[in-house]
Amino acid sequence: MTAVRVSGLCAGYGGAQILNGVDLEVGEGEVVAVIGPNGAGKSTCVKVIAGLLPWTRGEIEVGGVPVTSAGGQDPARASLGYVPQVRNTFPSLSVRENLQVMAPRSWSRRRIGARVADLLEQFPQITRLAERPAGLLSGGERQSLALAMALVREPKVLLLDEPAAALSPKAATEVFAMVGRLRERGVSVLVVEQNVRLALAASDRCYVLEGGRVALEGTASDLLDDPRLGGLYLGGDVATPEQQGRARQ
Ligand SMILES: Nc1ncnc2c1ncn2[C@@H]1O[C@H](COP(=O)(O)OP(=O)(O)OP(=O)(O)O)[C@@H](O)[C@H]1O
Repeated sequence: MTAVRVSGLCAGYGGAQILNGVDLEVGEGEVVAVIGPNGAGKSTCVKVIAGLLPWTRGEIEVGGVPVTSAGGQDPARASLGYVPQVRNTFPSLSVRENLQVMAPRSWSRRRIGARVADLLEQFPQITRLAERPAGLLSGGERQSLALAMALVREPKVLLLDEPAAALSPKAATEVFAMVGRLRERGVSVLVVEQNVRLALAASDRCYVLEGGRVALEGTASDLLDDPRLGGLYLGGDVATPEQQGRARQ
């Protein structure tokens, strides 16, 4: 079963078409990264899947169910969680309140309390910060909270838009370690990431988007062997530490 399948997706803003026929898939329990140059359309693609933007052509399926309308209310999107790149927490609410507001209205106070307690325990960076306003958290703590918020409703698929943007290398590595733990719990993840090395190290497969189209796709080792990847990144060093080690052997 495919968690998310997108085919021939075209979308944009007003008259400007940004996505020019994107095809991508996330398998169940897979972590898939979308990388590519600035302005390639990575965030736009995730926003369309999440229901924040309409699309003009192509198909989107979530868990094998076709999405038929823009907007988060489409029933096919019920199993999706989305973490936007910015403004992903409520700064004046405490960590606990940020988690509580993500629960469906139909849940009892008891059920909400139990779910929030469970998530606070699962995310060590915020475990002891439950009563702190989100606006006072560090970047890494705030991203942990944003991830936990997206998990309140127990989505099967998580869409993450640059969760490590503006974080220190250590905090970015911790965020991706959390993404790895989500995979262990069976959550499928589609993550947009600017840092190619981090994306390749943390994902099962990667898509390289360029000019609103998939230019390359494959596993980390497929892509590292592909000379076109270097071309897209102006010769930047994209090898993961593990692969650099292997190359030296
Ligand atoms: N709300 C908007 N209105 C008009 N154009 C937009 C809007 N948001 C993004 N764009 C344009 O769409 C194009 C793709 O943007 P998008 O944010 O999807 O790229 P990206 O690949 O995520 O880039 P980056 O890595 O820099 O975040 C860019 O040219 C951008 O300027």
